[in-house]
Amino acid sequence: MALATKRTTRKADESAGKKSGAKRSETKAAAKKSPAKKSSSKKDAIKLDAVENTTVDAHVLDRLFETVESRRGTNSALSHSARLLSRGRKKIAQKFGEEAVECLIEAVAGKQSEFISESADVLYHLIVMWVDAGVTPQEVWQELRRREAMSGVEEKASRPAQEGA
Ligand SMILES: N=c1c2ncn([C@@H]3O[C@H](COP(=O)(O)OP(=O)(O)OP(=O)(O)O)[C@@H](O)[C@H]3O)c2ncn1[C@@H]1O[C@H](COP(=O)(O)O)[C@@H](O)[C@H]1O
Repeated sequence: MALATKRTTRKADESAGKKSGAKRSETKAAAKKSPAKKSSSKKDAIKLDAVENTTVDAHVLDRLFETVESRRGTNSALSHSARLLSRGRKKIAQKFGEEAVECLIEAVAGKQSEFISESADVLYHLIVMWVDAGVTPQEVWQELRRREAMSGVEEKASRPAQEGA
C-alpha cells in the first residue's frame, strides 16, 4: 500500500502543528527573529519539503508504533502517547472510539481533507491500543496477509451457518 502523503490540507497542517510540527513552527518563528538561526530554519524547511514531496508507504505505521512504544513510562508532560498509555485501557479505547466516530462523520460528509486527517488520528489511536495490549504491527500485517488468499465474499460463505441467520 502506498500512501501519497502530501499534507496540504489546513486541518492536517493544524494537526501536525499540534504535534511534532509545533516544534518546527517554533523553530521557524525563532529563526525569523534571530538571524543566527536562519540557516537551521532553512534546513528545517528543506526537510519539510522533502517529506511533503516524498511518497511514503505503510512503513510509517511501523515507525509510529516504535515511537509510541518508546514513549511508554516516559514523562506525560512531554508525550501525548505516554499520557494516554498511563491513563489505562478504558481511556485509550474511549479515545479510539471518539476518533473513529469523528472519522466516519467526515467520511459521510464527504470532506476529503478532514477525512484524511481524522483517518490519521484513528490510525495513531489504534496503534496506542496495540502498544497497550502488546499487539505488534507484524501480527496484524500477517493477519491481513493471510486474508489476501481469500476474497471477503468467499470467506463469509465459508463461515458456519449461524442460528437465525
Ligand atoms: N500521530 C499522532 C497523533 N495524532 C493525534 N495526536 C494527539 O491526540 C490528541 C487528541 O486530542 P484530544 O483533545 O482528543 O485528546 P486529549 O488531550 O487526551 O483529551 P482528553 O481525553 O483529556 O479530553 C492531541 O493532543 C493530538 O496531538 C497525536 N499525538 C502523537 N502522534 C504521533 O505520535 C508521535 C509521538 O508523540 P508524543 O507521544 O506526543 O511524543 C508523534 O511524533 C506523532 O507522530
